[in-house]
Order: sequence, then structure tokens, then C-alpha cells
Amino acid sequence: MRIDVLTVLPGLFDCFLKEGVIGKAISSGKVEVKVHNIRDFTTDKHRVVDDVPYGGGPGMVLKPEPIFRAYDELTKEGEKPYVLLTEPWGEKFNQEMAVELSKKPRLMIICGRYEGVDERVKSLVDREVSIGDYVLTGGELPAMVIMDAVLRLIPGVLGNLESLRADSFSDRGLLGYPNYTRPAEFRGMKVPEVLLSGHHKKIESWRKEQSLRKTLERRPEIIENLKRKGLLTKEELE
Ligand SMILES: NCc1ccc(-c2ccccc2)nc1
Repeated sequence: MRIDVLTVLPGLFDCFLKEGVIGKAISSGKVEVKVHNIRDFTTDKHRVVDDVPYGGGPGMVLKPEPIFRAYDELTKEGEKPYVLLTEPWGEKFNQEMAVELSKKPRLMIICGRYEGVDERVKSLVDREVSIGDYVLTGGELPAMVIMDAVLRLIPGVLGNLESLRADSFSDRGLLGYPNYTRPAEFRGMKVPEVLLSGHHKKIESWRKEQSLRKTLERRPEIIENLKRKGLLTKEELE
């Protein structure tokens, strides 16, 4: 997969693209991520990327020209990208969308900033995406959240051990089960006996029950949603 990011603050992505699983996936060539400074696609001396809103009102709006110039330049060759715009009011990002986006050969993420982008930019956009109902200073962090969730799903990006965690639970949006590691007792808090039993069937059913219980308790709408879609097995429903 290739991802092109358009932003006025490219520096925000430096650590994200160098460290951890994402950093390894890029350095190993499993995925390609290019961050582009919108300012590099201006033509005036002052490299202006924003302007005051028509009709008045507070703040500034990202101008259309530099973004269109960047889009035209970056799509001259190769597959046309599926274009996302990070906005406070976009469609809510979730694991289902992450799975769908991970199947695209090429993505472009336009990061909103200031009061937002000129409305004409949306003629380039396939999906306006929000990571939650709160307003940030810009769409760069949401872009990193989306890339993290999508890139980890690309085959080969997660090491063998980690990929085991991508089981039918996380993919259905269920909350995870409790995790423990050594020591077996710490400050009087013991690891549940079942996890020390070595009885894999019992451990698996304990974990399923814990995950379903935690999801029912904290996010009942996820259970209802899965029920409606018929994505819960008979024993999971019991
Ligand atoms: N859904 C989170 C999100 C996404 C983008 C923005 C944002 C804020 C300011 C300017 C442009 C985009 N805020 C929140």
C-alpha cells in the first residue's frame, strides 16, 4: 500500500513514521508513506496556503489551489488514490472502516487545519473521516490514528506473534480480555487460576466470556449491533 499525506505541518509525522511497527513496515518496504507539505505546492513568494473566509467569520480557510496542485502532481502516474479528508464532522472511523481502507492499493489523506478546507477541495475527496466528536487543532493526529489502524492490518506488517491478536474479537469491535504476565502474584493480586492451568480450551472460553462481558458492560451497542448482523455465535449469546 502507498499513502500520500497532504499537510501544512509535515514535521508532526516524523516520529510516527520512524518508530515501532509503522516505522519497521516503512523501512522494510512493506508499505510506502510519503508526507507532502502543502506549502511546497504554492507558487507565490510567501507560500500562502490559507486565506480569510468569504462571507466573513473567524479564522482562516485552507486555499484550494495548493491542494489541487499537490493532487494533480501526485496522481500524474500510478493508481488513483482513495482520498480521505480528516474533519471533526466526518464519518466516524472504526475498525470496520480500517479493514475496508486496508484493502485499497493507494490512499491519500488530506489533513484539515485552521477552520477547515475550502469546500471545493471536497470534489477530490472520497471520504470525510472523523475519529471522534471533538475538535482538535488540526487533522494530522487523526491522520496518524487512521494510518496506524490501517497499516497494522496490511499482511506482513505485524510480526507473527502480534498478528495472532487480530482475531475474530478485535475485528468485530469487541473489547479485549484481561492480560497478565509474570509474576503469578503481585502485591497480593493473583493471576486468575485458569490462565495458569495450561488448559487451552478453558483459557479460550474464559477469554471469550471476559471479552463479551466487558463489551456488554461498557459498550452494549456493539453487542446489539453484532446480534443484528448475526455475528455472534449461539454460545456467545448465552
Ligand atoms: N475527528 C477529529 C478531528 C479531525 C479534524 C479536526 C480539525 C480541527 C481543526 C481544523 C481542521 C480539522 N478536528 C478533529
